[in-house]
Amino acid sequence: MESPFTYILITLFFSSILLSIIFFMTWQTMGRQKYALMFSLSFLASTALWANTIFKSLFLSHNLYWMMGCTLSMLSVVLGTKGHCLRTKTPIPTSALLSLGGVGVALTFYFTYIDPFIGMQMSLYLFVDVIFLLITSVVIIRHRTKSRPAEIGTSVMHFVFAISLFIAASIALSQGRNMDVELIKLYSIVNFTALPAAYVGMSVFVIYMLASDLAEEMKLLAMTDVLTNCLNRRGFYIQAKQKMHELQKQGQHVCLIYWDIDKFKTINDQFGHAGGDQVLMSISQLIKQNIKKDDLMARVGGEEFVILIGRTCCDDATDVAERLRIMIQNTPIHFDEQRIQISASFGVVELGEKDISIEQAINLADKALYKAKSSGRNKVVFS
Ligand SMILES: Nc1nc2c(ncn2[C@@H]2O[C@H](COP(=O)(O)OP(=O)(O)OP(=O)(O)O)[C@@H](O)[C@H]2O)c(=O)[nH]1
Repeated sequence: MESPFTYILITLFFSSILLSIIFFMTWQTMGRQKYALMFSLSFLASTALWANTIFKSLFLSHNLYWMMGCTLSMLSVVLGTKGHCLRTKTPIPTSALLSLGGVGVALTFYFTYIDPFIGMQMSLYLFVDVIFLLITSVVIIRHRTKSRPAEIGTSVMHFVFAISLFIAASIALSQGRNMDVELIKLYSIVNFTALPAAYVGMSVFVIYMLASDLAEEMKLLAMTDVLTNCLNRRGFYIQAKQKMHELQKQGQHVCLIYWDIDKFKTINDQFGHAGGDQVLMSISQLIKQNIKKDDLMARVGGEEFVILIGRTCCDDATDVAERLRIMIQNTPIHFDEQRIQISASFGVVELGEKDISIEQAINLADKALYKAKSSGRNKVVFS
């Protein structure tokens, strides 16, 4: 009859191998994101770590088994931390992570072979693991100003795993230079109860976090216009309502600018559909670069765009439209070594005072735009 700890180790071995396969498949199907591959390799190293412990009786020397376990543990946390750094674009160099892992292995080697000290040998690499887990926990939570629930959960689970390891390491360290059977018993209890639960919980949360990344990416795609990379009509309606309330709370005058490229059909006829597409791409880029980062721009039709802005007075909104009109008129678009001269017409409406909805504002601004078109184009009309 094997000890119950062996069964826990076997469960951990199979869980890790499955997690490694899941992350490998995620890497293959989710655009070969490097971080998913790092997670897969990290769990592969964990699988080897559990296998090392299960088959420890096969080692000729206990010290060799211990060094192998310590190295695999360091490798697993280095790869996992690197994966989280890549996902969050945190600039921690790989060399720094490898050096920290190397310190864990070197210290364990020293207290195993050069100056045998059981407390240090068993605990130091675990303390290094704790540092890696705490770094990961911070990296995940600091990624965004407003973290998603999956990120909060994953960060907390890394923290919980770090605490469990810290307790296990502290018990191991308190043995001192020689082995203490009572403390080893206590260490094993923590090692085989709290630790596996925290390890599995942390892994499941990482999967949840990647699934939530995918869901957010899909949501963003559904709200984005592929050609110009602006919001599409659906995205605009979703975001504009929230933005309007935010701006009104700040006491700003909320205005909507509806604009449309003049005689776009002629541009298509003259330069082909590709030329027309180039105009749409270049002009939307140009406008985006010349409005505030906080202003919300969307492509709501073929060559029709809207911008929701908040300014201190509504004259400012008309000034913005006038400035953009002049800029469009003075900026020819380059296509196939040709210059395409364009102009645009603008309708502006203020939302605040009339207490109207976004839909109503779009209708009013559209009417103002129609007036600009019918009175000769290349104009700004305030509704
Ligand atoms: N290249 C290109 N053309 C598009 C796209 N979407 C719509 N269009 C074209 O845009 C043109 C819009 O023409 P109209 O609605 O007559 O407007 P206009 O020629 O700009 O005339 P005014 O608005 O009155 O100045 C149509 O010929 C559409 O085929 C697109 O994604 N790419």
